[in-house]
Amino acid sequence: MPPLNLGNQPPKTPLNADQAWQTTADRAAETILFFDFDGTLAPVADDPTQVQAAPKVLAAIETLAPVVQRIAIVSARPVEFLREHFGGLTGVDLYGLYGLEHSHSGGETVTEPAALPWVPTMAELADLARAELPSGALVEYKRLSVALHWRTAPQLAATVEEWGRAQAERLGLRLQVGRMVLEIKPPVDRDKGMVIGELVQGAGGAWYFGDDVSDIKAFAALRARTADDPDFLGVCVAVANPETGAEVAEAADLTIDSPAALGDFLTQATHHLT
Ligand SMILES: O=P(O)(O)OC[C@H]1O[C@H](O[C@H]2O[C@H](CO)[C@@H](O)[C@H](O)[C@H]2O)[C@H](O)[C@@H](O)[C@@H]1O
Repeated sequence: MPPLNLGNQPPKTPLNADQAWQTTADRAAETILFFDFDGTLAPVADDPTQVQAAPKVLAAIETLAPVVQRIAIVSARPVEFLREHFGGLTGVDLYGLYGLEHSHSGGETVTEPAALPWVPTMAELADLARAELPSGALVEYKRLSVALHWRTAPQLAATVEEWGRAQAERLGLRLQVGRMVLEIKPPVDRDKGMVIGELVQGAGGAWYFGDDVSDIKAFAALRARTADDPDFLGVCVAVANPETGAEVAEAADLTIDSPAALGDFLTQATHHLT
């Protein structure tokens, strides 16, 4: 394998992406491509219901899916939401709600059993948030989590965070911060790092593309797999943004400018891999 100088190994040198794709091409059938959704495959929008994958992204994923071992979308969104965007693509696995739900290649949605007793608590929490938070805050109910957004009312950040933290403490729930959002989740051990750590066990390589702090756990899972097996090729790619971009880029091997630029990058990858 060519020396790629991956990760935060000092001295950190820029990753040669063409070289990494070429190495991937030699082991494509053993390679997994993981993608976060919001801010990575889809540009951020004020209204979370109105997002769409960036141009070229879906076509590139459709081309790559039969070539690699697996493509997986690993997101904080529910699987049913992801299905609306990727359901037409065969060979794409969906991991929703940080892995509390999954669906393999168009199959039924499977929910982590330990999370199910928390559905009523989450529904009540969403109702309470709508009743108590100022109207500028956006409450997104996702069956097994509640996301509290302040993108369109940044002046409410502290109020919303304080309210969310107090409710999580009162109800014994967990928190995940994100881009102008605080997510409240059941106390179940499941995150993007755990999902990736399990899926890469039998793989020869994996790429993970993400933009938010929850994606750093996924990067760490690839680092851990590489530490166990130096022949494993793990590539961590950040997608730039003004909120979490610096922290995520610091943990990544390379940074791509935007979801639109990722569409171009993946299209380039299809030329290496097909
Ligand atoms: O794991 P992801 O797929 O990246 O999901 C993380 C959060 O994404 C969504 O919120 C973010 O995107 C919204 C739409 O562009 C934007 O309005 C918001 O400010 C961002 O935080 C989603 O709505 C959340 O539920 C996810 O937790």
